[in-house]
Amino acid sequence: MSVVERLSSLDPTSWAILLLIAVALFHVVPYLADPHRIRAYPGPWIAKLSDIWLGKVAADGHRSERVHELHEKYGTFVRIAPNHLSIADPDALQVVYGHGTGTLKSDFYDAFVSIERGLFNTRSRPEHARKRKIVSHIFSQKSVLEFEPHVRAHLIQLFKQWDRLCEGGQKGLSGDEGEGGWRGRDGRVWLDCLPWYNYLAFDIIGDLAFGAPFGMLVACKDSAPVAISAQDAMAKYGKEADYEVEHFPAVQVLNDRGEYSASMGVLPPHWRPLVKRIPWYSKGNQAVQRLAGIAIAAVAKRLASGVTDRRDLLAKLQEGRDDNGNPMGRAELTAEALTQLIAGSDTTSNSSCAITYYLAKNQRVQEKLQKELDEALAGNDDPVAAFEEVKRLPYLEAVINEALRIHSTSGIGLPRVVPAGGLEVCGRWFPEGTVLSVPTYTIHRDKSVWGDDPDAFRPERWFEQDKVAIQKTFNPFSFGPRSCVGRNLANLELLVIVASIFRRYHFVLEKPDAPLETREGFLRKPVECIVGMKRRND
Ligand code: HEM
Repeated sequence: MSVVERLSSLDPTSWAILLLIAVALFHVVPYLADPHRIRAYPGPWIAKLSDIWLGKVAADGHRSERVHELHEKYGTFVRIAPNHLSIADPDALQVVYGHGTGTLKSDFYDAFVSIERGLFNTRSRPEHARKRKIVSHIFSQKSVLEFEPHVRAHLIQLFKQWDRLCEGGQKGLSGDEGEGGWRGRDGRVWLDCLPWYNYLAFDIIGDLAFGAPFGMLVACKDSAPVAISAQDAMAKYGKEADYEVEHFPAVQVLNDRGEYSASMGVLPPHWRPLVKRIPWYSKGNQAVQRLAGIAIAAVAKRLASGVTDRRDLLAKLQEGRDDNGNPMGRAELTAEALTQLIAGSDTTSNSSCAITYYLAKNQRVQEKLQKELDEALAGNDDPVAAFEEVKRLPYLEAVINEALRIHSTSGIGLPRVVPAGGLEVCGRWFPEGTVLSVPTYTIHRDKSVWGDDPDAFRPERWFEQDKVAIQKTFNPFSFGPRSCVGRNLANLELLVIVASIFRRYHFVLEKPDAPLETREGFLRKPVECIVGMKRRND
């Protein structure tokens, strides 16, 4: 009798016994054997036995908040999965993420791979060093200044649209769904600012990474061309093929993909092929394919147009050479352009949205910021502030940092694997293979660093608290060799966008007492942010 025949002839009691044996083998035995010596650490009991706890929390969209609650209950060290310890101590950042400690990204990042591994999801140290060498000079301060005209052009486009809506709002008119369903009341236009920040960020990064904006601001619509069934051809041959192109909502695709990959990545690799079949996950898997299709279509279009004199990210990627003088191949070029689209779009838009929410909620702060902007930009009629004019405005910087702290766009503890030889973190030793992370959302609320009111939006704390402690703890872009390579561009964008928008418009919240509702995949994203907006000179 074959094994299958034997199994199918078993009665329910035998099945229950088999199930118990399987649970014991896969969960209880490793727990008791404790290969990573983390049994003594507290955490939810199911998280100690199985990855299901973190899988469920990640899929529910509030991972940072749930892990933060655990740290409030149990203290600095919390076991959030059988082989994953969360350490809420700023001192752990340098060891877990810093240069020279030998930690590597965990298999969490495998769930983010499409086309081929890019700078963000490459786990091999030499492969990462090779890519980072090519990409890092593209984002040097000198280089990103060349991108400023693109940021400026799309902000002007946004102002054209918002000025029109403000005018309509003043007259009490309303707009259709395509424009986010705006309506005029009390001399203001009321709208959800989140989609507009998404259009702005996608057009800027589309322009920079692919050579042309997606046209979302002009069309007031979330839509991008996607190459269909092209990914296999890219993966196998790395060369151009004839792709069928369809249009999909890129922002939605990116949201679905972030939630899918961040939930899939916390599950053991051998579960993933099965879990992919569950309907919610299969929708996310489709998003991964579509996102790759956006990059394939955009890079193919750009390369087909021949030689260009544009000084954008794609041109610089094409010029890049590794240590052997080799340029990137077509598939790698596409994967890196996709990496920049993903990493450089909704990070900026969700952060801009959170900044707008906190300024609209805190009128005193908004007015103080506007005073600083009016003085610094007095006599300048240009609607868009130059980076040079706003790069050293102390209150503007404090406002942006305070919003990045409290909202924590990148809030989850980014998982790293302890290297051979083990690692000592905050006085505790961990053997090779243990997964460690430092939850940014939680250390951004550490009272010993930020003061007794960490949940309040108060930019003044940046002038009051200990500068060294702040510098050690503030972690929006992570630390070390895998920290954000696009940080200079993100800074430039946020400074220019926030300064220009708040100099031009005044914002109030529709529901001033309501918290900012969020949903977290890899990033903590606002769900919506309804504001009443008007031109300041009206
Ligand atoms: C407010 C905006 C931004 C925030 C908060 C942010 C945050 C981060 C964080 C926390 C990481 C580390 C991720 C990890 O270790 O898993 C990261 C990596 C990265 N970021 Fe950003 N980022 C922002 C904007 C940008 C922009 C504008 C770009 C480029 C266009 C960019 C490109 C990248 C890339 C390529 C990586 C991977 C770097 C590597 O592994 O070597 N980011 N970012």
